[in-house]
Amino acid sequence: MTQPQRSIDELRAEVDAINRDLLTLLSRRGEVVAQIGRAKSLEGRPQHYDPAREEQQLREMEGLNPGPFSAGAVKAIFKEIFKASLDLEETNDKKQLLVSRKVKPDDTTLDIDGVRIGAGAPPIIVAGPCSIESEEQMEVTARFLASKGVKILRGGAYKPRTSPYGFQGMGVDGLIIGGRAARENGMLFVTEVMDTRDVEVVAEHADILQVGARNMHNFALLREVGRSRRPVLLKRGLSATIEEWLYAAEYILSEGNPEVILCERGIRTFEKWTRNTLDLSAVALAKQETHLPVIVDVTHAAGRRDLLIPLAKAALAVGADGIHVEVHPSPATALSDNEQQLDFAGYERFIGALDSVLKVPATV
Ligand SMILES: O=C(O)C(=O)C[C@]1(C(=O)O)C=C[C@@H](O)C=C1
Repeated sequence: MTQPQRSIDELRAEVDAINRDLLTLLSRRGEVVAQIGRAKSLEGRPQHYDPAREEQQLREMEGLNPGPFSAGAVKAIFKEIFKASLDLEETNDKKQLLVSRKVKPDDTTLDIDGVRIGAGAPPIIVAGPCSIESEEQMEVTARFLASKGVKILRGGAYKPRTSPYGFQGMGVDGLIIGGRAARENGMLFVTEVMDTRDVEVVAEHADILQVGARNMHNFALLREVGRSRRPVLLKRGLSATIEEWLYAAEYILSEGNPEVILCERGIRTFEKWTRNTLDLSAVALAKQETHLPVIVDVTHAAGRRDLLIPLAKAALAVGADGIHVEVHPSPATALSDNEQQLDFAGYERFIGALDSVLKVPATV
């Protein structure tokens, strides 16, 4: 018996009705998947993607497939559903990130003892030597930089060196020297902390704690600085994605410390003519996605002095809230990074070239 031929309009009406049923089922599936996503986040699972679970569902659907769609077509349809479901889980997760503008639409502008960092404030300069080497070195540098209007003095007391035989920093003595040099010149002092056991002593001497690129994935350290009362300058890891960098900041905020400054410092690429590759899109994206101040370390991004001015200009043009640059009284005899630090005359040229752009508060 042949079925009476139905008109295209009739058939389309039936397809429309099926579409509505499919959509209802898909939405229900989405609701359930969102709950799975929330449960995974609560359990602290590192990722939502679960290939084994997807595979198991695909196998079941293949076995149950009554046709007329081929096994390949059914598989492709379900893979799309898994992809959309995964997106849903991950977007829901991101929505709740404390660093996100979705949670806090307004910019965070820090006020550290009257020094403002972030949107609405003129770009900040963080400058000083790579390593703290002596009292005299820090005093001379602080005096010079303060005379040029620099408000934040940097200097490393604990150095993350590639070789264990390289100069490892002066430790607590360095902290005392750096803190004193900054205070006596009316500046703030920022220095790196590498070990959870040192957070307390570094916080005693420094106004801002730096978590360096090599420690961006040190979650215990992130949590510890998150529990401290000091603002944190968080450098992006050498090979960290923007997402990993923002999650690192989230660790700090989630421990109750809202005062985080993000610092892009260049990432590792195949390029050999620069030490790292400055990722300007990361600066623009971090400004867009988060409410936190973002600064750029041009010294490590370039690894060479001749690029500092154009890179700093570019960073400010994409909306950076400040520039981090290494300055040493005598770079040639510095105990670390002597290829890339500026001497005082070099700093004067650097800051002179940025003069006009530095006066304008970031608006991007
Ligand atoms: O079951 C899960 O773990 C889910 O997250 C749900 C789901 C799915 O849509 O079925 C989504 C993404 C995962 O890769 C695996 C499965």
